[in-house]
Amino acid sequence: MASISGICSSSPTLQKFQNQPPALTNTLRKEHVAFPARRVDRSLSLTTHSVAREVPAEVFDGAAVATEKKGLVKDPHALWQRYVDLLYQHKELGLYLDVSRVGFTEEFVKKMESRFQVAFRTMEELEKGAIANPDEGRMVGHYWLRDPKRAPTSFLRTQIENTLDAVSKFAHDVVSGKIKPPSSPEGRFTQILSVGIGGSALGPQFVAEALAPDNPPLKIRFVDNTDPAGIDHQIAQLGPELASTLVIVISKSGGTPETRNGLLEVQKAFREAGLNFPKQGVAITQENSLLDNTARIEGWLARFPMFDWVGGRTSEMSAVGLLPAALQGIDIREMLAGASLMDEANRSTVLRNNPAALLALCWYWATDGVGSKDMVILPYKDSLLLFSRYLQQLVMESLGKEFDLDGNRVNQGISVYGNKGSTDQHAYIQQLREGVHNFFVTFIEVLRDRPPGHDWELEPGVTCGDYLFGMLQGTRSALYANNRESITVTVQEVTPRSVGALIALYERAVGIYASLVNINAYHQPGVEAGKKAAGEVLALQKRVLAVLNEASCKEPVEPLTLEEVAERCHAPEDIEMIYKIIAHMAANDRALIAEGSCGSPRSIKVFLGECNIDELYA
Ligand SMILES: O=P(O)(O)OC[C@H]1O[C@H](O)[C@H](O)[C@@H](O)[C@@H]1O
Repeated sequence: MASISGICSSSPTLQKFQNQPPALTNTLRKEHVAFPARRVDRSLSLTTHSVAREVPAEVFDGAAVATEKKGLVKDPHALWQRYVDLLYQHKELGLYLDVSRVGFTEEFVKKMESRFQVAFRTMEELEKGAIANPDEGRMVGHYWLRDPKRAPTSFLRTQIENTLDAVSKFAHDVVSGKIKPPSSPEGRFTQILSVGIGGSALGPQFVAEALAPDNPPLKIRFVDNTDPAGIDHQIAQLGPELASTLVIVISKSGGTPETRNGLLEVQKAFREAGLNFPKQGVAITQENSLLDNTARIEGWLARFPMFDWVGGRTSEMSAVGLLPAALQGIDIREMLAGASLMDEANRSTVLRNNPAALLALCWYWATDGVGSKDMVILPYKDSLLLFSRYLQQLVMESLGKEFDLDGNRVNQGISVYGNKGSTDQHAYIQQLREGVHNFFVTFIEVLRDRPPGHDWELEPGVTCGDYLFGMLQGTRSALYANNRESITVTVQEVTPRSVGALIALYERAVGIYASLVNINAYHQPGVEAGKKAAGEVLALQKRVLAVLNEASCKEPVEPLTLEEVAERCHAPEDIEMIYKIIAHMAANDRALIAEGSCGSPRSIKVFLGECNIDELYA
């Protein structure tokens, strides 16, 4: 068995805890012990041979690597050895990755080695500017955002650097009051209203929840849907502070319907409050998009570019995430630094030294490379509450694809859900512990419970944080005892640097995993289909309204049956959708159900209220 070299065992403190995992030892000693970031000569070792070997130009058959699942290691001593042997530690970030509770075998790792080498080379080409998103003919450049010199051209490098400088300067000028709203009692901006959806919301939401200080210079809230009641709620909560609200409208495409609706609703609220929206509006979008042109023509306060080589779900390190974060007083340079350090670690072509590759290895093993199990994300830290929701888009929109790169129908993906611990132990962890075994867990552990000097023992020798720690460890052990596998990602505390590193870790793991299963992680064809279908429903609604309006303008008013409406819309096959459209309109007082025709949908007769065709198409 390997010896653990590098941990000095002279200090009595250490000897007492000789067998403690390095993380605990480091914490106990309150200093970084020279724990070997890389170990050599291990018995249970992941494949460590160099990349010098020419990687076979393998054509993937897309099938999972056939590996029978042996029983999990249960002997405590063997498990401890597995833990130590497999523990990945990024000393500078203080980030550890424990994959010992995932049962992959050395045989499996050896089988996967050549695929990983191809994945590493694919990622290297991607970072050099290859068209890594072939379906849309685009480069994939989110890694360049935190290391601009890696961008393939000086033009792109300059764009990245200039945008970062512009974001930093604008945020500084707003927070300092140099840029202020035209008419607000506070004399400065105090609120941010972010209007965006998907990747134009989830990253900023996750980071705000994780990193915003208790009293940020500007407090952020989100309109991330086309729910009128939700929009009304946000505007009502702003109240008179609408006058000191900076509205940031985020849309890479500049044409997403939900975002456009949110903008129109917010602009209506500004008009009704007698406020001048353009003086409080900021747009973050691709240059010359509909949104960009609107903001330019209307003279909005500021516009920041999004780039076609940054996907929505990987845009947190672009102006999309950096501007809202900076306005909340979050150190965006530290976020970028954490991501950059993690990126560098993930460029290793030695699997066991590459944390993103280790994650991808675990995902492939646990889900047989076909998504056979769900990924449960369990941060034991309130501030990381939205990490699972952020990863839902990053993982599922990247991996959830019908076809692979060779055109085979694979229906790939890994489902993601989660919330936070220990809260979820009082919700669904009962099923995880004993129920259907259709998942693997990723614990996110944060070692620092409270800032130094703020801890408090609620009973002798025990703090609240000890309970949280104990609940995590207890749940991890209880799941493993029942053969439920888990990964643990440990950070010292939640900081801009560790959050940046976590984002980078998962962005890269998704990219590597996509290579392993031979799919394009960077497009989202299914979303376009959904947008198209929604458009068809709205088009049908307009036809229904026209038919009802015409019938309602007759004297006497002529209530129509559903069949008559469908016939007059020339859409008899859409009668059910027509019924649903009418039911929704009636619930909102925009259509009237004739007396006595309630009950079965077959019986209703409907006509319009007091409205004419001009209002319909105003
Ligand atoms: O930023 P936008 O262009 O408005 O797009 C917002 C979202 O729209 C779609 O749902 C895409 O699939 C997402 O990846 C994107 O984040």
